[in-house]
Amino acid sequence: MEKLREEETPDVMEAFQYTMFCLLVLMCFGERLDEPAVRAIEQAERAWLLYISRKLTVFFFLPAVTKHLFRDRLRVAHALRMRQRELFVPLIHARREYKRLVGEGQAPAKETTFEHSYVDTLLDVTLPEEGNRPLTDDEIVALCSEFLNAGTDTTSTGLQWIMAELVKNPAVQDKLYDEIKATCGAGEGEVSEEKIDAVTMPYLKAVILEGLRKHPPGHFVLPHKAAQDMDVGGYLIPKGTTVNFMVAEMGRDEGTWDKAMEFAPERFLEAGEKLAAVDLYGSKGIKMMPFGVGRRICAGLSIAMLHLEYFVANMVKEFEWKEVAGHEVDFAEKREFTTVMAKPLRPRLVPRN
Ligand code: HEM
Repeated sequence: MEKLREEETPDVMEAFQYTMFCLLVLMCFGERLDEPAVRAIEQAERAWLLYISRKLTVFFFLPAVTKHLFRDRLRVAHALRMRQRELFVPLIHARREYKRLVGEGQAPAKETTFEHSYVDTLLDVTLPEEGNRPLTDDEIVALCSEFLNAGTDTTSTGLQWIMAELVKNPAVQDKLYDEIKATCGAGEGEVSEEKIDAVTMPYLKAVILEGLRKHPPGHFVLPHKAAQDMDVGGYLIPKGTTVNFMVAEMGRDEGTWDKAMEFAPERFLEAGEKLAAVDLYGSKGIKMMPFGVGRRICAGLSIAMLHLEYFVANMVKEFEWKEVAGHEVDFAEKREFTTVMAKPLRPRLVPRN
């Protein structure tokens, strides 16, 4: 929040990405690291993600041949993985030691160390089909990397689109602020995660759902493969075929959604105030699927929804988000790891207190 206050028209996406990354590093390793340490991990992750998404797809084709033709690419990928290893393994070892001390009842109380972490759960995993062996450090490094990458750009992209819609639709923003004020008060102090869990803010949830419907951060899910021959609507999908889903098209389908390109959170409310039953898991029917559905659904769905609610509630409570001449909101899209705003959001933030 302090960073956002400093500039006249801040580049909010940069702030969202860094904040989300800090939060995920803390959740992952259970340690609140200083800025240089977080930045080093961020750089290593970005370099890895960019390289594998741009240079390693070639190995999907004839791997027996391409692994020789493009062996330099494998060498670079290996070096990038080694850099992650160098940064993550000391944190994983520190966590192993912390867990040992907790087990013996002598863990030191440190303000920067958190009680639970993702690494803790990985250290507890055993593989029954491989003689109950634990995960190796390399496997834990790969899973931590997946955790950090899967949660950062997705959530910060979602946040940017939602805040852009609130800038463009001041009446929606006012209504949301009224709900936050009525349930959490307008005074100083944050809307805590506990508060979000405890109070009912249907309009806040409706705003988040509407943002994810109209602007899903991923326009496709990860590639899936048919495990057996399937008949879908009269079409045969042969076993082994790679399948994907048009996530953005589904959320914008005029046949399913009335005035689909309008930002209208009310569509998720019943009788104008209660949240309508929304099935994000797709167990009763699929009208939108920003997190995928079924067996490979996003592993972070609940935490992502909580983070979005927490950040939107606090940012609207703290500031009025306004459009600025010369930095008009532009909903043009650009494909990166997620689908981001081609022209990043640069609003004026007017403190409410
Ligand atoms: C608004 C935020 C997010 C969106 C829109 C989102 C969306 C998705 C989507 C579409 C998939 C692919 C599902 C499929 O292939 O069927 C996915 C997978 C995944 N997500 Fe998320 N995600 C978000 C946040 C997070 C967060 C915060 C985490 C972790 C803390 C996370 C962890 C994962 C993981 C580990 C997978 C891979 C699951 C697997 O392959 O089995 N995601 N996510």
